[in-house]
Amino acid sequence: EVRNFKWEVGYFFWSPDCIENIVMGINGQFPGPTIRAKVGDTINIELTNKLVTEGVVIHWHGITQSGTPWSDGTASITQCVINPDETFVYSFNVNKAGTHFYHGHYGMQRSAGLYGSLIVELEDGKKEPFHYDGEFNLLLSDWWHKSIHELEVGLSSIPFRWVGEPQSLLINGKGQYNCSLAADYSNSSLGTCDLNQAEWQCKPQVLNVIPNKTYRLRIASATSLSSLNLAIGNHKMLVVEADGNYVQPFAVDDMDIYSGESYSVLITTDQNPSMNYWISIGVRGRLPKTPQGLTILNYLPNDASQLPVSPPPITPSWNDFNHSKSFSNKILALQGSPKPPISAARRIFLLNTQNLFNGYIKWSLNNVSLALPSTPYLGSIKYGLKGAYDDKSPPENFDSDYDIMKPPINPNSTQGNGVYTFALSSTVDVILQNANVLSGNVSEIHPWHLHGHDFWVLGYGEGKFNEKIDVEKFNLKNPPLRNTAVIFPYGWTAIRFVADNPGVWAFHCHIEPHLHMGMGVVFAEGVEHVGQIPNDTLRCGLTAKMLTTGQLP
Ligand SMILES: O=C1O[C@H]([C@@H](O)CO)C(O)=C1O
Repeated sequence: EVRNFKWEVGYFFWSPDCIENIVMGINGQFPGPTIRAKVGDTINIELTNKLVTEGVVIHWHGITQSGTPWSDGTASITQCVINPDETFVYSFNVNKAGTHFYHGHYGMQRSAGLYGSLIVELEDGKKEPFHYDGEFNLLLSDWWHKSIHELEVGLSSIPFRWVGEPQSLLINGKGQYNCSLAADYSNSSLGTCDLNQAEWQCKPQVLNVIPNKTYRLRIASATSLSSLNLAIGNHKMLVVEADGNYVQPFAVDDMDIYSGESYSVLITTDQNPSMNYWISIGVRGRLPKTPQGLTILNYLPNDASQLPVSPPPITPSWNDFNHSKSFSNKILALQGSPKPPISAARRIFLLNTQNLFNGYIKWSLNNVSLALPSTPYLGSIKYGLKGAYDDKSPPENFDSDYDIMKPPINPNSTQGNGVYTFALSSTVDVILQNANVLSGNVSEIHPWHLHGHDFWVLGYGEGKFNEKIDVEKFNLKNPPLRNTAVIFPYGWTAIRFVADNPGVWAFHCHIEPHLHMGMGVVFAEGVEHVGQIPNDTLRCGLTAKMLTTGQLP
């Protein structure tokens, strides 16, 4: 089936957390419309940019864009931005079922609210390996009251001004800043939100359920910064899907969700049916200054405005990393899932450090902070345009003496826009190595997201990766397939993927301010096999020149 959409991206007034602000949304909706499709469908989105003074692109997170790498929606990597009043058609196939989302991938436009859900269902007649009676979709995000322009200028200033913690957490675009659903249980001075009030934009979306049924919750995190923990009062969750891949089902009381990840969980409504229950999200991994995001699991026929009789679930302490690791280590592929090749042709190491470049705070990989070029790589590589980017390959390793437990001895880094090029269909390992930040004794969480592929997560470890010992411990039996994997403080994460998707693909920290500060790399494979790139993606930089002179190499 072909599904056609006509979208306009624009700014408009909206109150995501009951405080009026401007949001970036689609067709006047925030979050943007949910796309529901079936495996095998073609999606065409005719996107018109109604932002008066900004370009825009949209990335389809979790979709591999096999055969359509120019539709990946990454500014400077796969396409020129869509200018104000221009229209671009994203056209791609969805070839795998799963819970996905889409979001802006230019500057900090995701933080401005440019995101929505993208759900791919199985083909008609095919069955999931689990049963459920109904489903809900929870798209999680975090929200700042400052404009993205102010946030961005802060990151690019001397002295540096960090974005700080968000004002609110949003569930399906709704949060409450000036009232609390759980006011009765907190010592803040906020009043209780009135769920009986007429339509308001920040009114929590209540989940109406029937007792003694099983529901699938599709959960995805589009947060700009926050790692989240989700829990449902009195209910266990059975995790069955991660990033569009089936996992060995396991039950938990609460789950961590990092930016860029998605999950499906099953819940059974087998609790006291005269009550309603909390659904809560809270901040993990950074000292939280943001109240929990809340909504209600409403057992019908109870009134939706009947609040639970006990306090919301307590989010595990922000720095209880053992709790987070224990959750991550439970995620294993469902039996029968594709297994990784038993060895890799190439293994690259990426040391994640916070550095200085000309006095500006940046994030670097092997001491190189990503500065995107003005000509998108897909066109410049395919057409061999010299001078469009550094054609020297970036470093694949870092100094073996580097002390990851301490601030960098030499904090200065370089900027670059080089590309790691992989032989088509070769197997690649990436070892993401975490380290201490610029000053103080801190190491942060970074969820790394790969475009164009799923990868196997072969393992997580503490301290510095030791090739002799740690490779032996890789899980080659049932590693989960994902498109996003977290690195824990002072630890490493090993991933493996097959570079079988001709194109140019971003691999980056999904924390938006971190990517903006250079925390990403670019992978290319088989670009010579990429089909005819639509001219509309090439109308900037050196490829624009190429189009106007008509000198197609
Ligand atoms: O990139 C970051 O910068 C700040 C801090 O390290 C410097 O102010 C922070 O918490 C980040 O995640």
